[in-house]
Amino acid sequence: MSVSASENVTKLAQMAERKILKGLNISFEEHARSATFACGGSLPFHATPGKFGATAQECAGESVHENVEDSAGIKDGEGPEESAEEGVEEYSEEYDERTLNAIDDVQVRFGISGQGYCVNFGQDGPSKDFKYLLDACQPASFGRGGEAVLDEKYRKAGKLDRSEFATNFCPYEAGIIDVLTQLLVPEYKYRNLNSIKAELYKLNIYSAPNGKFRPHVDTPRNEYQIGSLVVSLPSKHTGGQLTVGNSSADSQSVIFDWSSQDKKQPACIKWAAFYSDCPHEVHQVTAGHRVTLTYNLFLRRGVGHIAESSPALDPTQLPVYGALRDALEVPSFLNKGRVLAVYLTHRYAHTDNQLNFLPDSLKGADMALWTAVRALDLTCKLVPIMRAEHWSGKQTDIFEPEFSSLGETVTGGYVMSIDYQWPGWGHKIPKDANITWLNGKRGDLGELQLAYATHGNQPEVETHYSYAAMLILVPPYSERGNSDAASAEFPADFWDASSLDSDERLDD
Ligand SMILES: O=C(O)CCC(=O)C(=O)O
Ligand SMILES: [Fe+2]
Repeated sequence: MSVSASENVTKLAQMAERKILKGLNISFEEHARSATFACGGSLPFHATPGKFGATAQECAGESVHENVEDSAGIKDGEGPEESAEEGVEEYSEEYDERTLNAIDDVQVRFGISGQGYCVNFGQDGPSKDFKYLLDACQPASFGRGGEAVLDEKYRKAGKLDRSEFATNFCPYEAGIIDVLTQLLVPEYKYRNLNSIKAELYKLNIYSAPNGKFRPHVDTPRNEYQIGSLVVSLPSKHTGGQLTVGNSSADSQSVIFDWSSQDKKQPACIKWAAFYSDCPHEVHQVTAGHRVTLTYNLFLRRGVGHIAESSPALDPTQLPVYGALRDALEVPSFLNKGRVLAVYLTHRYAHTDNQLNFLPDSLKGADMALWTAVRALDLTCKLVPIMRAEHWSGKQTDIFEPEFSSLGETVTGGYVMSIDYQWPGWGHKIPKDANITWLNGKRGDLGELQLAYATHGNQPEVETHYSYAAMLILVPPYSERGNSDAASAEFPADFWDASSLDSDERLDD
């Protein structure tokens, strides 16, 4: 090949490579949010089936508790929570992370009271009572034009509604919901809904020769539903692949093939999850039975966003609730009414109002206090407090009535370069505000609130840190407990009239 011909080949190869990279970049950038439209995985069973859970025999009512030692030296019936030394929990070395992540055989219980069955799904597939589960299933319908339709050409499957069976399989315990929360929760759909609730929906069996569900999109139950989770229980079958397409990129799809192809691998639980708007299809099952549990996935508040809003928490059971309620009943406690101020004890990004999810994101003692205060119907507010230092050395605490972003002021514009001039941030805490501080601030919890250039004899950068605090309006003793006290507001001049006036600015 001549030099120029080989140069041409190199150039062509480079061009082709650039084109591929460009395509990849477009698909990454353009679809960064929608690229992960589906995900899935496998969950192994415990190496010794039934070691930590019930076995097929137990499930069928046969006792297997013979008090024999297994290979790890653990006697059957003795869990890691039982220990020779009272009050001390001992864990077998075998109880490592892999063991923690492995799951028990899955049991499905169904049937009428007193005559029910329990099918065990383990490494060897379903136990012998599986035929009763097949019998118990009803034909599965699907939604068409707002109606539930039975049409075997479109969907051929059996189903049990969630009211007709019970299972010990728990997607939270299995770690699936943690994965989905990190992978599928859309960042900005709702500000505070950062977690996933998986609601068991159906058990389905797609059986050969015609089991299938032709392409469709699931109908969300409400605006909080973001997707579906399908969990495949071990049961030999061929075909039945689940294809999930990306609603925002026609060409993209993912195939989840749970058919029993790899005979050398022990059977395990397989799962897939995808957004509600993804078109998907269950291909024809050509042999065996494909057994699934389906879950509807809803957004809800999760860790970091649940202060005062979790229905699972009873605020009156918090120790601080009782302490505060008892204090309020004492006539001499802040008798004339005061503002009780508490510096928060955890770090928050309180000077960034994009990241600042306060009060939802309060933690620990701060969350407990806020929740208790609100349950006691007291008016309270979170504010940033900053120590302002006069150039003469005089110090005063100032605050803003709302959280703002670093460098941005609520009362003015952006802080510009100044020369020994007060930058316009904050209100002086009024002397007559009757503030009682409950605690002192923790120096390490300050967040950079202001940074600005000063140019006196030599240019410098001044920095000021603020500390988040909770201000609680405690009504006078005579007004406590009546309904008006619950709606009491901070006096208007608490936030306004206390602004630093010009003769208090640092350049006076
Ligand atoms: O079984 C599956 O993989 C998906 C089932 C499905 O699409 C549905 O139940 O809506
Ligand atoms: Fe579906």
